[in-house]
Amino acid sequence: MLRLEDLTIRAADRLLVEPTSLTLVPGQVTCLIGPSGCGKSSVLKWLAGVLAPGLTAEGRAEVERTPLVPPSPALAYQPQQDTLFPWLTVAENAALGLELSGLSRRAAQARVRPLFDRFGLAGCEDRFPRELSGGMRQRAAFLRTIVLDAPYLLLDEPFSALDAVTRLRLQDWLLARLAERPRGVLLVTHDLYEATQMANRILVMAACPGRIVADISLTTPRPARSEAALAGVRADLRSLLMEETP
Ligand SMILES: Nc1ncnc2c1ncn2[C@@H]1O[C@H](COP(=O)(O)OP(=O)(O)OP(=O)(O)O)[C@@H](O)[C@H]1O
Repeated sequence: MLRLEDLTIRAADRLLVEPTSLTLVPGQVTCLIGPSGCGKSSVLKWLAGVLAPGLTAEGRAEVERTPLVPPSPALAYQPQQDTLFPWLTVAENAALGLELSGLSRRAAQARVRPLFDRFGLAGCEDRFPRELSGGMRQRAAFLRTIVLDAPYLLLDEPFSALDAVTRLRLQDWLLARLAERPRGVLLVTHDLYEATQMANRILVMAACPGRIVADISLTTPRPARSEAALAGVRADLRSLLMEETP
């Protein structure tokens, strides 16, 4: 289990995020939703050890009861921007995290290349990021994150630039991978459909200062999550977000 306790984030004298706590459980998807600027990305960045310069934070985090010292191999982080290196090919970008974790270049390539088809990137292996669309770059960044062996995934709007069909396919693909190998996922999204389809738990943040105002568990098994079954939860989330968005 990953446990975050009392994370507070400030910019100079301004309180951005009030003491915030959450837990991630292997095999479960926790979605973080809330208005723009409430601090969702900053929470992930702090866990990943890349909080923006100019921000300060206090808090505690532990993974399997051991203090988390970011950057930690227990976490794979996909930032909101795709952050692919323009001078590397897509396959080199996708394999970068594996190489940094100690795999040889050849072994890392052997791990990522068979997945290109699944990610709708077949034929793009040796192209450069500038030759891809925004959605393709986002898929490459997702691939780079998901191939890591980290038991916890921090995903900041990983599907936001994708067309509807690709988004559904990758959501399904992620859930299938989690079923095979349980990992704890913290997923930031603005998409209520995505949150209610994917999540075991939805944390709703409010802004000014950022804080968690609702913690909703979804117990309906995913295959039974029909439009009708989820309509009530989505309506509640919509009203909460309307109330909490300045
Ligand atoms: N380097 C910085 N210096 C000062 N304030 C910052 C800095 N980076 C972010 N902020 C502020 O921190 C707050 C939280 O930003 P953050 O990006 O974490 O929000 P968010 O909820 O992820 O937003 P979005 O949904 O738009 O991505 C915002 O008010 C933002 O203006």
